[in-house]
Amino acid sequence: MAVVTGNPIISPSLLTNRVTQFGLRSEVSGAKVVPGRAIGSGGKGKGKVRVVVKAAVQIGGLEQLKKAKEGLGFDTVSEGELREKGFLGMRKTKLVCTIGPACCSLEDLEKLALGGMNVARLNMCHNTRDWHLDVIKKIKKLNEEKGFCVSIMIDTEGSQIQLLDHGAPSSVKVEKLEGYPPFTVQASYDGFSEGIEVGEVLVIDGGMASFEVIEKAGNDLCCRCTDSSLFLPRAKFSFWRDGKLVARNSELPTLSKKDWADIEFGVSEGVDFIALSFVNDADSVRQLKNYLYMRSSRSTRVLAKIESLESLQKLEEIIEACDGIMVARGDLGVEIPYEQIPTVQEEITRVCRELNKPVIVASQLLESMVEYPTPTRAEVADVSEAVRQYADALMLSGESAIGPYGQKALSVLQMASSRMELWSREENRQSILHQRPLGESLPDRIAEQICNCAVEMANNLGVDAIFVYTKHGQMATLLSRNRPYPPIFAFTSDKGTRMALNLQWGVIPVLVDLRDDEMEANITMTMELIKRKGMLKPGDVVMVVSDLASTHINYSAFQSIQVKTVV
Ligand SMILES: Nc1ncnc2c1ncn2[C@@H]1O[C@H](COP(=O)(O)OP(=O)(O)O)[C@@H](O)[C@H]1O
Ligand SMILES: C=C(OP(=O)(O)O)C(=O)O
Ligand SMILES: [K+]
Ligand SMILES: [Mg+2]
Repeated sequence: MAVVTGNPIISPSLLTNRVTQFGLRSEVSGAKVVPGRAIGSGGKGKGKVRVVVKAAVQIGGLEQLKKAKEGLGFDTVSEGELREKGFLGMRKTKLVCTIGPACCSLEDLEKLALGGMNVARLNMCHNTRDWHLDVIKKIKKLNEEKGFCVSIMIDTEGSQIQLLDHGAPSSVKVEKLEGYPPFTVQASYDGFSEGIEVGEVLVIDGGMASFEVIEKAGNDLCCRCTDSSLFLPRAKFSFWRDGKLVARNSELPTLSKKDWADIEFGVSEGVDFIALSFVNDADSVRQLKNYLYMRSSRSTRVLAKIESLESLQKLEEIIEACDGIMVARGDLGVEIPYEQIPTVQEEITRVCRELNKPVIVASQLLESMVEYPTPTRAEVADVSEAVRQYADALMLSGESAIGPYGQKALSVLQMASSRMELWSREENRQSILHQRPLGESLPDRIAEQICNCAVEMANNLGVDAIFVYTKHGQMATLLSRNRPYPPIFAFTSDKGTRMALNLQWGVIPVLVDLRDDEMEANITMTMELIKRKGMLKPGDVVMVVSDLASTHINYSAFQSIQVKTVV
């Protein structure tokens, strides 16, 4: 029986002007009160809001422990990391790997999972659906049979993709030479030159090579190379006039017919995330979310990829409409001058944190490792900068998909993230995290305040871990938003919530049978289970935050903070 004690903590910010009563409650049925306190607040209950200071309790509920499946849904990688590095040594930044020919075997996928891959990305621009299905099945097999917790993301091709294919198997050198026979390349759709005039500039892959349009015949353009360099297979391109980007063909829908077919495929295979390419406004995000809501029982999360000028102009509305953001620096660097990427990335990351949405920094993080076994210093600095900005996740593209050093690249992300996270903690950079109030309803504002206060308490008290008990993950994201020093163990009985929290900074999602009306018993049961696994030891201090209902306090929902010392 875990006898727990707590410390008296009252946070005035919890006292809202609608508090009708304030009192010390000691009776929690089925439990004996021991000195100690917790902060709680009434939820939606009887229309009243009460801030209740409730003593931490010696809790019954052990019968639930016997019933609880011994297999607490702790993934093997997090468990190993905790045993090896301790609570504070656990990595916070999540890692996404694009799966391609170089890593699609079962053993390669297992190595990436062991190396810390949290999310596997399937880019529907490439390969066949059968190929992607095979990868999905392998990842599910690894999760089920080996205890991993790798979420699956499909990334749509998008209808505005502008690809030039010269047909050669690898990159082609282009020169500013006169008098050579023209060299023809195919564009990925007929209307690629709509609105383009002679004299405009065609830029390949954000500046890899540039051409001047010297003649237009129907849809075809004849261009002269003005800046020689490399022309990659399936290169992306953009047009510029007087130094300004010529807007893309916005008549095309964000979601093409192929995209809808890929989405249908993803939903039927139960993927956890759908990353929407070339989002230009919130409408396409809402359209997809509505479709998913009607179509799928599981809550597949929609990520919006910021990779066009229009999306930057509508950034906040897009962030508010989606479940997360990917800073897709590859195409973004084609759409805006690439020297603007660092500040744009920082701003997107900042707004995402403020609006409590996870953000992935993607593309070219370790591009040289597509060919070389070690990164450049500049690339390590780029990774560290994204971590310093408190991005939730980092993503490998060609580095894992086609490069021979995918596992090495993943370990570089892992090491650079852990180092920068430690530095940020030592520099107390957490203090820079300005929190714009988000919640509108009182219960939401209480949940937000509780999480803000809980993180401040956790950091000030130096607790070892934060345990949060959550149904849909909201409290876990609100805690993560504050970027706490200790890890956040998010206990949930909802599989979709668990897989979605894999993208949330500092959150270790744990699947466990929770009972809606037995908050205290849930706490006992999980702490006992983790203690039995040897991952909690006497003297460890755990902060417990919950938004589960509790009938003891005859509220439909009870949000509380408790600080418990394991004995
Ligand atoms: N599923 C796949 N099958 C084959 N090749 C892939 C796959 N995913 C990615 N690749 C390769 O890896 C490269 C980098 O991946 P990514 O950045 O996701 O694609 P893109 O280049 O279209 O932006 C792609 O250009 C492609 O050559
Ligand atoms: C991640 C990106 O999208 P994709 O790889 O699908 O082009 C990007 O453009 O950076
Ligand atoms: K894509
Ligand atoms: Mg892109």
